[in-house]
Amino acid sequence: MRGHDETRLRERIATLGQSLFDRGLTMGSSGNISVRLEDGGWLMTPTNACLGRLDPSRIARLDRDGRWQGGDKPTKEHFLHMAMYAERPRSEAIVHLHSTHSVAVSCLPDIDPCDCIPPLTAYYVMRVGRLPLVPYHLPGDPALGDAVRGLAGRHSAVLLANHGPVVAGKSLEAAVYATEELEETAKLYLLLHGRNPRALTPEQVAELEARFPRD
Ligand SMILES: O=C(O)[C@@H](O)C(=O)COP(=O)(O)O
Ligand SMILES: [Zn+2]
Repeated sequence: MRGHDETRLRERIATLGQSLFDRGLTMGSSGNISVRLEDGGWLMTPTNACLGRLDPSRIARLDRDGRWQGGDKPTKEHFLHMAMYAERPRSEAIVHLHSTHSVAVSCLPDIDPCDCIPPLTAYYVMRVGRLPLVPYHLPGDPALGDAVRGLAGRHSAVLLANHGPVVAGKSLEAAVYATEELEETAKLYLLLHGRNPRALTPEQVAELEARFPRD
């Protein structure tokens, strides 16, 4: 990617990170964001950085083999992002947050691990689709990469048990919007608990997936 495009992407990561943080979608220094570069490398948010206060020039740059090239030390989940990109060649960006309602769902004992949230709305199906649960691992555990690798080819979003969502998109904006939609649908799901909500039918879901492919 040409220099000015990379500069612009760094600024977009910082702007969207601040927007997510300011709206309470992730707290403290939780969460991380990455973007694929045209030369095969990646930009990734630094480890222990607050997404609300990112300095664009200090965002980490990794080469196509995942080696840290510059900026601050990348997120400890860099291998998790790399595993997801490896399975999703059309994905250009990945967002991981500790968004409260999504994390709450990830802690429930009785969710379907193949599909954690029912298809309550059309927009959820269009932006997120089926959401599998990844068994609990220590944050930064390289085994998380292997666990995600097995699912990411078929799913643009996964939910890490007792941790939070990881969402890929065909652009940085698409990944952010999908993460926001997941969080709102997790909130709806919890609001509707015990009320036997009517989800979309398999036919309605299939029609949406055919008309609105994600990436
Ligand atoms: O939960 C964790 O520790 C990480 O997944 C996370 O959200 C923040 O880690 P860094 O990106 O290394 O700061
Ligand atoms: Zn995390």
